[in-house]
Amino acid sequence: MSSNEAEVKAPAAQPVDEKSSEKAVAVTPEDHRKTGVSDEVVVKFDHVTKTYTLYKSDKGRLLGVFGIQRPGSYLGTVNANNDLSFTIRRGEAVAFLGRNGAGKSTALKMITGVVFPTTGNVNVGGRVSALLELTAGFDMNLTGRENIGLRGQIMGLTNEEIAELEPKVIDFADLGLYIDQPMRTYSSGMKARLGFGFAVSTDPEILVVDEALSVGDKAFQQKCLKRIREIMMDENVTVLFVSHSSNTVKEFCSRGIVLDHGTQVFDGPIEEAIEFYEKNY
Ligand SMILES: Nc1ncnc2c1ncn2[C@@H]1O[C@H](COP(=O)(O)OP(=O)(O)OP(=O)(O)O)[C@@H](O)[C@H]1O
Repeated sequence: MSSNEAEVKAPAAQPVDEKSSEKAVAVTPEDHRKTGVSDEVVVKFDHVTKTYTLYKSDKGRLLGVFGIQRPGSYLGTVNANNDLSFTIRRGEAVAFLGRNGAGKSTALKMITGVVFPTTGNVNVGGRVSALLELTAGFDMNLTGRENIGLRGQIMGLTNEEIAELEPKVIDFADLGLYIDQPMRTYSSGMKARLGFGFAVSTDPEILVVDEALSVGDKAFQQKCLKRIREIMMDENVTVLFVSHSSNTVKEFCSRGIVLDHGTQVFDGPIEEAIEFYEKNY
């Protein structure tokens, strides 16, 4: 099914199905789903295809960047996203579903601007905060505190805005004295805590979450989920979510887009999307 403008409105909250709702989750799905959706389109994919070229070796890949194809080094191409067209409105919470390699992360990376379409257009209106590659963009030789300033500058924040942001990130990341140590001395969990703290403290307009919930230890995961729920309560925030857990997806999202080998095969209310996915994959 292709994207249908009439179908993207968030459906009314559904009664909880006793069998399918997990007992382990302390809250019902309805608690965090968004119902208020504006008409303003914040993400638009217009016939977007992302093609990757596969090479036998890094050397072949490097030469390929310069348009030189060495005999035998070119293996073929893969369409990570294939002719995707959909719109997402301000305030929607949309889950991307699909098997490993279906193209979910590629679509989200195009929204965050780290990957560009091979053909087609991606338009994004709003400040994007991504819980994708949490540690990307940090300079390991700088301290955590210095990295907050650096990222703030890259985002185009003023000195006052950075000064306001810094204590929020530090408080969330909870790194103690390590906040003033070079990041190369951090454990991977500590780096991720700083990345997560930064992403959720910048008042995102579009929050992109890709399985990042597995960051850190259990207590920190709970803290992350709590913060994501708080952000989601703001009806102006749009949330794009990738998770392999139907229950998490149901808790947070009202709409689901199912991808299969880069192609969009379903777009509609989350229960129907999950049912379609579970029946067909
Ligand atoms: N940089 C790259 N170079 C080559 N192929 C890539 C690259 N990035 C992704 N791909 C390929 O594109 C396809 C889609 O990958 P993507 O990571 O978007 O899938 P996914 O649905 O997020 O998968 P998962 O659930 O495993 O995270 C896969 O076949 C993957 O191997």
